[in-house]
Amino acid sequence: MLRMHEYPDFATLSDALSAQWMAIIQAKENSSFALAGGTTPAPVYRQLDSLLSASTAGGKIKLVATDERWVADADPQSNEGLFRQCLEKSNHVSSQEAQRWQLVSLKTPDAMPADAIPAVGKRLAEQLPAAFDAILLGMGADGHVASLFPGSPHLLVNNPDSLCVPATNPQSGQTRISLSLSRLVNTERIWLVITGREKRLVLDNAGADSLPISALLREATCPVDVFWSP
Ligand SMILES: O=C1O[C@H](COP(=O)(O)O)[C@@H](O)[C@H](O)[C@H]1O
Repeated sequence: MLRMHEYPDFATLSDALSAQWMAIIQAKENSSFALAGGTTPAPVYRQLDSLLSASTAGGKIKLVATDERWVADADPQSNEGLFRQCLEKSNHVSSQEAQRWQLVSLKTPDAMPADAIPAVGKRLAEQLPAAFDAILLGMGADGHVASLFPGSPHLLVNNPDSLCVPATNPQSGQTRISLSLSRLVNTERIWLVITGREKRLVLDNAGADSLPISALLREATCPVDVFWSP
């Protein structure tokens, strides 16, 4: 089921979503979330960072990227680097015990993401609960979600044995690692955060399409809350 939430601007959207997110964190001793990278969600992360910094309520939070570009951590393209920057205030404490969130990394020193799949799959299985409390997803204008791109139909099969997959951005050729479709949909909530008319149209037509977003909507077993602003 798709539930549409429309906001006049992205700041209002960020306030609403981060408040909802914070309420889940405060209500639970342990919570886990998968987070999109890219250009859209940074203000939501910064707003959550402020809420987390201002409150000690809530327990341990585990975060993982929905997908990561196979670049160095310091590279501006790195999704994990983005989370570290945006959520820096809330984790800026001296003791590891006191840190509000732990990032389960999708990275290894391997040259190619394909070589990292066994180690990262093991890490995901050991360090994360079976179901996320929520995944915050973005979507490209080509209908890709995480790094599941159009043109790779084998990645759009819901295979519970696969937790992560190697991927390539068909436009730039950049190599990536992505949570698999089955790992993404094993969640209690899906928050799809998109902006602009172009992406809205892609979403409106997703039901009749064979895009990655179409596969995600088909396989989702929880409501999908769409957070949209122009
Ligand atoms: O490549 C990616 O693209 C999607 C959408 O990104 P955006 O820049 O159009 O918001 C993103 O959700 C994904 O995590 C990212 O790696």
